[in-house]
Amino acid sequence: MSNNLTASLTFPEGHSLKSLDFPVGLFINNEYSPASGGETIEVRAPAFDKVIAHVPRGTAEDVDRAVEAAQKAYDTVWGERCPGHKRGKLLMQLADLFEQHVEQLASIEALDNGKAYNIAKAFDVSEAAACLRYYGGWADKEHGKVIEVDNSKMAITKHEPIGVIGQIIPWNFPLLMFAWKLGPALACGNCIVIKVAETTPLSAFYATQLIAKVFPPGVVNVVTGYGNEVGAAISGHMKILKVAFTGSTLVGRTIMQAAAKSNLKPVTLELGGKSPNIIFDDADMEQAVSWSAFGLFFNAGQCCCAGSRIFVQESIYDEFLEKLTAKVKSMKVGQPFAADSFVGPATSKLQFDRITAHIQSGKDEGAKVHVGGNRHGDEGYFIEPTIFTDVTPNMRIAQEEIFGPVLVVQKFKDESDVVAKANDTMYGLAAAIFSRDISRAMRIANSVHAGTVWLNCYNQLNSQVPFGGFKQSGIGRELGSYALHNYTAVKAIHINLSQPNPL
Ligand SMILES: NC(=O)C1=CN([C@@H]2O[C@H](COP(=O)(O)OP(=O)(O)OC[C@H]3O[C@@H](n4cnc5c(N)ncnc54)[C@H](O)[C@@H]3O)[C@@H](O)[C@H]2O)C=CC1
Ligand code: BAL
Repeated sequence: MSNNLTASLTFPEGHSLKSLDFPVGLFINNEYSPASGGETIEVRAPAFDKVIAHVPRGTAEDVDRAVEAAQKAYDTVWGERCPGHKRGKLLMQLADLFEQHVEQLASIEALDNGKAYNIAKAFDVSEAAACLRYYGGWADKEHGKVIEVDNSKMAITKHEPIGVIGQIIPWNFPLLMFAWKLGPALACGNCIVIKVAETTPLSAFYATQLIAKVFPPGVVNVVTGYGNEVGAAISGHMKILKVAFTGSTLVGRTIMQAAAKSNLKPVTLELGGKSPNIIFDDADMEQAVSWSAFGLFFNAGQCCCAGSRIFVQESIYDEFLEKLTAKVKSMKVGQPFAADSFVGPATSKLQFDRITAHIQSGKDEGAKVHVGGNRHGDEGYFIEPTIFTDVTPNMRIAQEEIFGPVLVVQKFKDESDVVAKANDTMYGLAAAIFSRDISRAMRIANSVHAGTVWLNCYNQLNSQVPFGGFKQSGIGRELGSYALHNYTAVKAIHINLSQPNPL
């Protein structure tokens, strides 16, 4: 047990930052405090398997305290009391601060999550800033309509903030998911109680210092802790009026149940996937190979939209597989602070065990390990980039989300064959199609069950473009103007101009 509220990180020799100290207490009312139970959770660096910090193990009581702070801010300084243009300005200030602190934030992300520092800098932090800035732009543009019913009556709609919002995020893109949640909720005038993942809480804690420079106390509150404690307290809270979650389909279901059993709060869920990546025989081969490797091995396969099932048309299967194999073997698996690393470790021991269990199931069920299939090195939670072939659709590796550097490559005959195969999962998050024939690519795009379809590319996520799943991949959309609908309550006001009283 420890009540020390500071993280003191040291970075490997040769890195531009030597060390970093910052607060890690529960962030409530722009102040830091220990958990009410006084307990902490160990945070480990997955590339080195070392304890790097301790953060508070929050409780339901701490969530109550955070909700109270958020409600007070909502009733006094935020919501409709703070005009949209001012909320937008503050979001843009936070975006600027993220950019000014890119080195610190990316270094923390690399140590805490294990992803390559260079990628964290160029992608995670810069996209997080871009997302906050994008929603800063929306803050004074989200408004209702005038509805002219007839000459005697009109109505207006107002898009009001909802109030206190609960948010729960995972560990694969810790800072980026933080920004995806904060941006639209704050732009619309809500106050937030957010739980960051217990395995990767540090970049959000660093960011709280920046939040405290910009936002009034209570507008954003960060409570760390376990899912079945803090997460459950958020999703079942009677005064939290909406909950947004990113994570597993299993937990998404639990959150919906908790919301239904408490105050029927609306729920948005961004869940798992088993996304098909379809390569037709007329595709640009080099491009298809390169995007496909990126589509799965980016972030060590720990992406909800990872292209984990590749379907290759029979006539080009051998050539594609040979080129993909060479590409995958050329990717550097390594420490996050090495300049050329691309594939990092699994983010936790638990995730490492889950991935290796999936690899074992593939072997046991008779699939062929074409590349990899083992642990990489003996320090940290690295796994060799792995390709399975000779896979049948009923195998676990073809159906279940692995969330690691494990790819399944299968053949297909023609359009109808591949559409049936692509849609044969409970998920519907993303899909990609590689073809030079735009008519064919669009036919398939219209037929796959997926919330996002990429044509001749993969893993493109932009703040302006909505993202979310069909089927058991989720409910609602994040990003773009669509995300604003999650965070506003529409009020219709009827105005009588000359309509006579009916009695
Ligand atoms: N859609 C996505 O981006 C993600 C999907 N996943 C999928 O989930 C699998 C399991 O990973 P986990 O970390 O165990 O995911 P998870 O769904 O358990 O964790 C995500 C977040 O939910 C919280 N949580 C856990 N139990 C909860 C509960 N009962 N009530 C409220 N919140 C709760 C966690 O503390 C964390 O903050 C992965 O292998 C992957 O398939 C995981 C992370 C992100
Ligand atoms: N959860 C959104 C981004 C991703 O996991 O790919």
